Amino acid sequence: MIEAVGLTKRYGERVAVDRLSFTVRPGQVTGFLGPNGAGKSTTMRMILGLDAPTAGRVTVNGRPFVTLDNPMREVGALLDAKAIHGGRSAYHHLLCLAQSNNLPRRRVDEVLDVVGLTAVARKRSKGFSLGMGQRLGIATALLGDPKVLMFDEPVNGLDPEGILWIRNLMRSLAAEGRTVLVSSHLMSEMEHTADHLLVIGRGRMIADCTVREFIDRNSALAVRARTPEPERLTAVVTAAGGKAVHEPDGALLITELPLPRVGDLAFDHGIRLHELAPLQASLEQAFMELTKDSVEYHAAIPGEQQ
Ligand SMILES: Nc1ncnc2c1ncn2[C@@H]1O[C@H](COP(=O)(O)OP(=O)(O)OP(=O)(O)O)[C@@H](O)[C@H]1O
Repeated sequence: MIEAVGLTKRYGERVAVDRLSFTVRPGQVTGFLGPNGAGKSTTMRMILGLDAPTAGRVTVNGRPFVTLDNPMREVGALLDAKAIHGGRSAYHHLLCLAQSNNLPRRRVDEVLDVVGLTAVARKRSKGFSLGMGQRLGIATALLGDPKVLMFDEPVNGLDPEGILWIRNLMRSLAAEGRTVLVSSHLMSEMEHTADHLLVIGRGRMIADCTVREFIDRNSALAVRARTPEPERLTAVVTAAGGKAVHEPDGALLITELPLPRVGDLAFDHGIRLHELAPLQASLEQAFMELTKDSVEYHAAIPGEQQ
């Protein structure tokens, strides 16, 4: 369990993390989401005692990280996968860490197996691909068999197979009852990985809810209808206070009326329907909508007037 209360970090005038209070619970994957510069890495660094909060506090299993007796047995973290001595083999990197942290030697072979690096364990990590480096970083996080795990943007730069592997690993770690906090700015990724979401923008908490609640709250529900009489249905829907837009594939996208009402209107006016379906925005769309005011750098959209 990770608990933050009023957690704040200022760099001079800049407030990187602004009074964040949250609880990351065991047995589920918690997605930590926010646009670039939102304060995710700073928050994770404070959880790990690498940065001191300006105000507020954060605890891991009820204690500040720096007071934990055996940190590697309690918390595993992947912050920067490249922070590994390139001349060393994966095996030696893990062995040194195991020895200096009083962990059993057998854990080295166990974690190499979990991340699928056993075959290349004796090779120098300098020749590792990004995906292999990421796997080694995860093996390091798992070495102490900790109950709390944190991963900062673990899928960055990985191919689809690597992304799927990480997603399954996160889920299985949570299923074992561990606390799993994973940061990302890829909403679409979290949709399939996380149970719970903490969304931040400009250092502030914007949403603390389940993935389902997040989509329900932040995406306007629309109705997709297909009819041989689109003009009549448009007129009827508009008269009832709804809005209908023609989709490129010939369907109508209706907003501001619930689906049963659209069905009843069509029935009352004898308009045949070939399709009537709810349409909900993806997590990506919901996230963009929610954080549009807190994005640090807006890129100009090509072709748009400045
Ligand atoms: N050491 C520092 N000194 C000054 N400002 C900093 C420092 N570290 C972070 N910041 C600022 O704090 C804010 C939050 O940065 P942080 O790296 O935590 O965001 P993030 O959500 O992890 O973003 P990204 O997805 O780009 O990694 C940013 O505006 C950043 O410029």
